[in-house]
Amino acid sequence: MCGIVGVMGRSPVNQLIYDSLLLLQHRGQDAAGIATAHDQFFSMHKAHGLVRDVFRTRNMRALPGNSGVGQVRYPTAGSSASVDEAQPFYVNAPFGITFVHNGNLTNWRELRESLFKHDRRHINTNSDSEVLLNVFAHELQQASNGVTLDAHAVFQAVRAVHRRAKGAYAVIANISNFGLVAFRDPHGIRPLCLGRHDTDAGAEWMLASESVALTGSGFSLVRDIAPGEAVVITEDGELSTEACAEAGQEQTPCVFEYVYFARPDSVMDGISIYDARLHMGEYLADKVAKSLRLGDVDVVMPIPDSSRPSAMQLAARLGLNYREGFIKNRYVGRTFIMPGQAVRKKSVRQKLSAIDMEFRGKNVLLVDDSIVRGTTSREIVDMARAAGARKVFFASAAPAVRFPNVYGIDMPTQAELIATGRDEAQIAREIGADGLVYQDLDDLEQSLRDLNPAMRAFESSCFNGRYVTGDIDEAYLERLSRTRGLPQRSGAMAAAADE
Ligand SMILES: O=P(O)(O)OC[C@H]1O[C@H](OP(=O)(O)OP(=O)(O)O)[C@H](O)[C@@H]1O
Ligand SMILES: NC(=O)CC[C@H](N)C(=O)O
Ligand SMILES: [Mg+2]
Repeated sequence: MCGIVGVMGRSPVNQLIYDSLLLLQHRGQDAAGIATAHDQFFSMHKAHGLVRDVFRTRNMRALPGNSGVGQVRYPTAGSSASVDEAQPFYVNAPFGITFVHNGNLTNWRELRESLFKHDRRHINTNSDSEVLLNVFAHELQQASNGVTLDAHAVFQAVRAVHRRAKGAYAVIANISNFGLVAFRDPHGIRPLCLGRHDTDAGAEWMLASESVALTGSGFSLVRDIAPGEAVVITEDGELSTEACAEAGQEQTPCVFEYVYFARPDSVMDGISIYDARLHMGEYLADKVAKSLRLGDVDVVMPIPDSSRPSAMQLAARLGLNYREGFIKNRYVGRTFIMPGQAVRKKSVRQKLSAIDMEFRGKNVLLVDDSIVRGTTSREIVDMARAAGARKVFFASAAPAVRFPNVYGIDMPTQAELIATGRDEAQIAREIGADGLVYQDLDDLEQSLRDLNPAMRAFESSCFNGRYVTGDIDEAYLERLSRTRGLPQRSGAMAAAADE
């Protein structure tokens, strides 16, 4: 679930891209990179680590130019160890392209083979993003005959990418001496939005995974890029767009963006993430009222950070006390997107600590946005008891995660999910809770439809096992589990946690 950004500005954009990557840091903590364009050249810097660690003053000075792209990475293909898989990626032909991608291709192995056999293109990493860049580059070469490049040729190339690539992709590319290109997969699984800032010299444009990157950088949100749509912004600021996907593909944005990934101050596909989480809390409150004896609950507590709005609203709806009993260490990142179980487990303890007086002698209802591997909930219930809680109930604003994700969330095996092979009572025992309540999937999706009725369906495969791209079967999942299910331990976060 990486974060991507692209800017076509009227003055140097290096600081602007850095600032927007900071606003997208919650989407990827493993690596960061920026590539800018100036005259005939691209300049690029990428490395492992958080944005603030990757870019020093000397790196920023070496990124001149009025347009560029940037990315923060959360690896879902290849490994977090390889800095060559950090983004942006670059190809020299045709024209020279730098490229950032959020999502995951499900047919990248087949594409890689066909790129080599038929298109004579060598892929030098295990990154699906490098494969996608080369498919785009090849199709652009075909569409432009390698000579004339215009928006029409770009749209033709994106149409061909949609035909060849399967899976989830939101992409921003910068083509040398031409401009920015952005597109979103035909189902719109991964998010992408467009912003504008007017200057005396003319309009500046920014594309980003989340609206907070735009609004936090002084741009106003114009709109979301539609599923299958492509956008071209030339170097003189002229914008053209075209719907490039074949008709009949249903829009299904990833439901997990609303549950966990996106920042609450973003608006995604017409739905405020904050409002969505409040609303999830209301539906969850109704389920809690049916499942637990409310008289048994003294206090409701969020598990910082992501569950706060849901917990707050749940407490208000049920007329229960809301208290913040866990304090978060602001210098520890998000644990779920760290690479490797050992580092995730250790980080929960480093990240959260309990205020004893809020727990002593009380029955507490802990609310989290989701339970995936159970890393957080196992530790947290334990900490609540150690702090003196009498009974510990647990409610999750998302249903049980029971299936692997193949579209850009790194949960490739069922074996790692706490819900695998367990019913709710068994999961409650496993995390040590006296009672456990999960949101129903219908209610979760309805809570989003209530806020934007145009959003009829969602990509909810990790909850229901339905994969919208139609190419995922048992054999695929079995291979994924074999190839990506191995423990991964590397990258800056792992190193930091070992210190
Ligand atoms: O069951 P698990 O495998 O532990 O995954 C779920 C937990 O991970 C996430 O928190 P995270 O610490 O990543 O981020 P947050 O601070 O945004 O809540 C999420 O909010 C849950 O708390
Ligand atoms: N989560 C993502 O968007 C990851 C992008 C790409 N699949 C990678 O692994 O680098
Ligand atoms: Mg959390």
